[in-house]
Amino acid sequence: MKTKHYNVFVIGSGIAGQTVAKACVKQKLTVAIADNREFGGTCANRGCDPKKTLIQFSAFLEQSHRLEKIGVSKLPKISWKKVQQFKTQFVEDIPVKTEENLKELKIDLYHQSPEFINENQVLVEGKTISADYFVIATGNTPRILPIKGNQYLETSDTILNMEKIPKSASFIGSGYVGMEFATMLAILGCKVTVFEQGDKALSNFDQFLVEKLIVKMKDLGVNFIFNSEVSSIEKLNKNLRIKYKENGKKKRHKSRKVFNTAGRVPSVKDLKLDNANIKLDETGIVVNDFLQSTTNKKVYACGDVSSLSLPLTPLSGLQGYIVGENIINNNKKEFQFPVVPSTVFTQPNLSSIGLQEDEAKKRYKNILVFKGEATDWFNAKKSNQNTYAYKIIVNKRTEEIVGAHILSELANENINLFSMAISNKMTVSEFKRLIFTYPSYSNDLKAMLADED
Ligand SMILES: Cc1cc2nc3c(=O)[nH]c(=O)nc-3n(C[C@H](O)[C@H](O)[C@H](O)COP(=O)(O)OP(=O)(O)OC[C@H]3O[C@@H](n4cnc5c(N)ncnc54)[C@H](O)[C@@H]3O)c2cc1C
Ligand SMILES: NC(=O)c1ccc[n+]([C@@H]2O[C@H](COP(=O)([O-])OP(=O)(O)OC[C@H]3O[C@@H](n4cnc5c(N)ncnc54)[C@H](O)[C@@H]3O)[C@@H](O)[C@H]2O)c1
Repeated sequence: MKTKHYNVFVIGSGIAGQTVAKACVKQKLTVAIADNREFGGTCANRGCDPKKTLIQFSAFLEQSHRLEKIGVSKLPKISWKKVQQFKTQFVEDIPVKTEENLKELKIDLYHQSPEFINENQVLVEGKTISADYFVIATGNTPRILPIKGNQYLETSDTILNMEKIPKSASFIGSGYVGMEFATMLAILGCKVTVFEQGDKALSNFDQFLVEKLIVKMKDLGVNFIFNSEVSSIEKLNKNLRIKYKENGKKKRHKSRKVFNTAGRVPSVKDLKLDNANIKLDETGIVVNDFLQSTTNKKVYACGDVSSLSLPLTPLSGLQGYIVGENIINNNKKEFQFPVVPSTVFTQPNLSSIGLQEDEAKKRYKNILVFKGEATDWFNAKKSNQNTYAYKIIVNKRTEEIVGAHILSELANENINLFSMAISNKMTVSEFKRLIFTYPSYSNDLKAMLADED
């Protein structure tokens, strides 16, 4: 059997894996990357980018609906076929361009899942490969729901490539993926039902804002069934039948499609981690602060698959950078969680950064909470928007802003100003001294800090 040696062997070609590989090859190390799907990872091929491309059309339609009442005389029609063609145009180039770029850098590519055969070697494409370091950057994959008929469940991959909008669809799970696509499909005319096992959606987000988002989504036609336990999916003629219990009561529901949006788990199934003594738990590959496996020092893990991850693209990129530095400089950089903003791309957007109110209460002796609705402010009124709210958390003693949560059309952009403010430990008065353009949603951020709740 053929054998080969690399300084660094990376598994996974998403942002985390590519960042490590590029940093190492720049330092003249020999590097290879293996991926068992199209090169380029989740975000670019089947996550953030194609999603945002599609969602801009439902967002435009929702905005047109609002403006219809105040001046738009004819609602635009969305040609879903064309929208898909437009998205495909640039998404389909990603794997080819990624491979070309990596090959130009002299990184060897493998197109299969490697499996560890011992602590120092993997088997891939019939070759035994040894390396000074292995980097696992395989991301997450949808959790398999252990229910009867789970073969009929589809994932976000299908939604992103759907040729037409189904008449009806159900989502199991009301996290990021479920809420974003439920909103998109409802606006595009699909009858949407969301099943959630818990009693709230987006449980990691501020519930004062989530409740307002739910009201808006209900207005857009989304039906929520909380405290529900889906037990089986059956295939009917055109529909799928969902059997579920709601608060213990047996019920049924029919829809054309059922999407599994019940969360994502570390993608490690094919790697045979046990053979290399790599510890895994439900949060991912267990790593120390250098993002190195706690049980096999030749192995690093970064991005969604690492136990220290928060599955978001910017954080995966940062972890890839840190692993690259640690391989090159022999563990000099510890990973510390930065303040990470995130957005749920519903209509409007729900964005969050820093501490939640309950976290801040635990951390500081006294806090100030600036919270309210901004539906009677100019920005909401001019666009006939009935959903606009915020909650900003401040450490009372120092006046520093420590958390910001916004539900607004431009929350995904505005939250980045709070990212700068929190990272730089800005106080309320320092933030309010900044001059922003008028009229703008950014300028509203200062008004949000006017009255304490
Ligand atoms: C629908 C959707 C929308 C999202 N939207 C956003 C968003 O708007 N903003 C945001 O910040 N984040 C978003 N995310 C999350 C974001 O995509 C991830 O956090 C990010 O892609 C993680 O990067 P990564 O490099 O760690 O892993 P990935 O990008 O997942 O890359 C892992 C790579 O490893 C490969 N792989 C897996 N198993 C194996 C194996 N056994 N052998 C070889 N290769 C393997 C995969 O094929 C993949 O190419 C979204 C995710 C989804 C699913
Ligand atoms: N805009 C973004 O930044 C973005 C978008 C998509 C995904 N992501 C990332 O991907 C990760 C995964 O997102 P996700 O939405 O798949 O998962 P999630 O963990 O955010 O949400 C899963 C939801 O499904 C529910 N659930 C689990 N099992 C269930 C069951 N059997 N029946 C009913 N409900 C069930 C959970 O209670 C939870 O509310 C996120 O944590 C996020 O970091 C980010």
